[in-house]
Amino acid sequence: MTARLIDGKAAAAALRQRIAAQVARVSDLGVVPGLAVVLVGEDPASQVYVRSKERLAREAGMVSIAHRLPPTTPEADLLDLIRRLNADPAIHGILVQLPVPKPLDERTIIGAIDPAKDVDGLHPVNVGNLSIGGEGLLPCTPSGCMMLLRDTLGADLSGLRALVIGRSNLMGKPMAQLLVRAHCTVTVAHSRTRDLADECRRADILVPAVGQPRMVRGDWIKPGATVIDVGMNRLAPEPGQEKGRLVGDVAFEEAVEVAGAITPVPGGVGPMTIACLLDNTLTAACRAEGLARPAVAA
Ligand SMILES: NC(=O)C1=CN([C@@H]2O[C@H](COP(=O)(O)OP(=O)(O)OC[C@H]3O[C@@H](n4cnc5c(N)ncnc54)[C@H](OP(=O)(O)O)[C@@H]3O)[C@@H](O)[C@H]2O)C=CC1
Ligand SMILES: Nc1nc(=O)c2c([nH]1)NC[C@@H]1CN(c3ccc(C(=O)N[C@@H](CCC(=O)O)C(=O)O)cc3)C=[N+]21
Repeated sequence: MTARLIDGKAAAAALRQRIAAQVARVSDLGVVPGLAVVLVGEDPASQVYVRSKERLAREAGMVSIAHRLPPTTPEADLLDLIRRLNADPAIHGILVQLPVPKPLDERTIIGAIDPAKDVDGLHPVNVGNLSIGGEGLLPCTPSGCMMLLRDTLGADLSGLRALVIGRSNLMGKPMAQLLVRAHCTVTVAHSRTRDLADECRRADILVPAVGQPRMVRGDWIKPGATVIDVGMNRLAPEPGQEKGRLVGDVAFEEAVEVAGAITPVPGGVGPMTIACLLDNTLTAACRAEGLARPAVAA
């Protein structure tokens, strides 16, 4: 059997198109959603992501402003920028690209963002709202994974066994929360998990978010399972190539023979992350301006 491919690139393009139509409607009412992306340092991968966030936000009709700061930026300067963005009525969403260089403290920085503008969903208020089912902003990658799961399996995921591998604040923990909210039976695995292969074999939904290239082997996967591969790992370049290949946490060629459906890397979860960021920015803009989110045909 060969798994169905879950086309995150197409799903993200469709979502961005819907968002662009809604942005056009709110713009007619005088509200142009504004996103500020803050990048501290010169990490090449982060630079690529920040550029693509900027470009896609503009393509959706938003105002997008990137703030690029040197790696040695003092924390006080970064906090000052965040305070100005919090106070700027043209900015509805603020994202500080992670990880931030040492000695900057991630928690202090995220905690300084106005929760209503925290389009990454990482501020403690939004994390708390996710946990108690309130009206916060949801983290982008987990929301994107949920959308792909529902596109694949239908709206009702009740009772399915889900395994999330990874327990980071950015991905593993919020993913587990969203799956619980969707009535799945959820297990969270991590580096101390005893028999990971065995845990995987029980999962109807498998979500590896580890950062270990091709760690999840084909024979770890329950036949017919849905695999959402969050890992983004850049391999060393082949001779004569400038850049190494991007691979996920799953040994794709093996997994595709066993799984029922699987996301590729690239072209799976990654593009959904950015589309969800734009979605959060539009949500934040509508809430800030007291507008209902315009309905558009799906
Ligand atoms: N597609 C996208 O848009 C995004 C992709 N990513 C990618 O997802 C991956 C995870 O990101 P992130 O959550 O930020 O990473 P972190 O490094 O913060 O977390 C990794 C998690 O994996 C666990 N882990 C590490 N090694 C193993 C192992 N051998 N077996 C089981 N668990 C293990 C760690 O366990 P422990 O807690 O015990 O240390 C930790 O919980 C990365 O490849 C990242 O690039 C991330 C965000 C967005
Ligand atoms: N505050 C913060 N929020 C984040 O959401 C955040 C972050 N920091 N730090 C880093 C991770 C990583 N991340 C990705 C986003 C898009 C792709 C993406 O679009 N990937 C393309 C390929 C890109 C390529 O070819 O390099 C794909 O999978 O098809 C990947 C990874 C967001 N992150």
